[in-house]
Amino acid sequence: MADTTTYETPGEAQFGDYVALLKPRVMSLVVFTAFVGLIVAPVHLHPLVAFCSVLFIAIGGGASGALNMWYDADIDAVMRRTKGRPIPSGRVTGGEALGLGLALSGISVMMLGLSANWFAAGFLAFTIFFYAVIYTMWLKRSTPQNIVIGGAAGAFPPMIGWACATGGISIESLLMFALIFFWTPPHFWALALFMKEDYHNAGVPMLTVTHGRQVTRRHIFAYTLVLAPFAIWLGLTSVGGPIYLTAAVVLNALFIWRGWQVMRRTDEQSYGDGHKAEKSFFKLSLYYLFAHFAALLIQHWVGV
Ligand code: HEM
Ligand SMILES: CC(C)=CCC/C(C)=C/CC/C(C)=C/COP(=O)(O)OP(=O)(O)O
Repeated sequence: MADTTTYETPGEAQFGDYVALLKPRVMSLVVFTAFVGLIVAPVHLHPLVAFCSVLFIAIGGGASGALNMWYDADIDAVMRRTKGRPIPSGRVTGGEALGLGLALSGISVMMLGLSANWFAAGFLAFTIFFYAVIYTMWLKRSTPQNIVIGGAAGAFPPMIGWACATGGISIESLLMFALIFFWTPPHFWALALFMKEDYHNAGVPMLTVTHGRQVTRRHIFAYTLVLAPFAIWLGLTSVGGPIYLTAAVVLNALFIWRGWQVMRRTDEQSYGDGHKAEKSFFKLSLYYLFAHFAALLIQHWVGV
């Protein structure tokens, strides 16, 4: 919650600290999915309009990251993974992050409306609102289903990309949404398996904290099973084809198999080897999503 905690001695803010507020590493994959949604859509945009659209989605995504860091500064100050962030480390004030987040949100939405269309701009505004308010301010601190519902925010970007090109929604864009939506729980809970103490100390009701690791492991595996049909179904629509389908079948078989292995592990095994399988499953989740969207892109460009 913003911002009553005492943080470390303030240091000088550098440009990199303001960039860090935008969560650039996470947002790179978010923006890539938006880019693919825009490119595979059946309407061909002028390259300049396409470039501007992706740029403003990226700025909007970054803005939502800054709002998240503003509100979550108290939690971030407690967790090992996040205590070096610009606000808890005292280099940037909460007010600066809030100001940057609000300013970039306004600019990105307005500019997307002017350069693409107002439907896409409204969608971007809703996504920023969903991540900053629904997920960060409400769900994250109140329910172990926080990331299941909140994951919708991260799943909207390819739909925004598609909307930039077409001005609307389609079965293809809904399936891209479903792919990310059902991918988010295994992606995040794998991380939570080896960060449980952090969330516990910060009082965040992640599934690992409220229901334990074994329940979380079963949930991860269940979601890999739910996810696969949507990934394959996407390949049977107008944006799919043999390249995408081959990639999807291989990636989902691998994801299910590795999810099964994670589920079969005990806490003793996990602590015994430093959460090796859980860490590698988290890494695989990143490749999994990137590879699906890269396959869509290749499918689109090769066109077989
Ligand atoms: C509510 C949904 C999500 C939650 C709770 C979540 C949670 C997390 C967390 C806590 C991390 C570690 C971040 C760090 O230390 O910087 C992470 C890493 C990452 N996430 Fe997610 N994530 C979600 C959705 C997404 C989505 C939708 C994408 C992209 C489409 C994504 C892409 C990434 C990437 C690329 C990383 C690795 C960043 C790095 O290399 O440091 N995440 N995620
Ligand atoms: C275009 C647009 C507005 C995109 C938004 C995309 C979006 C919602 C991405 C979610 C990614 C993310 C880092 C969740 C982290 O959860 P957390 O905030 O609990 O993680 P933390 O503990 O690292 O802060």
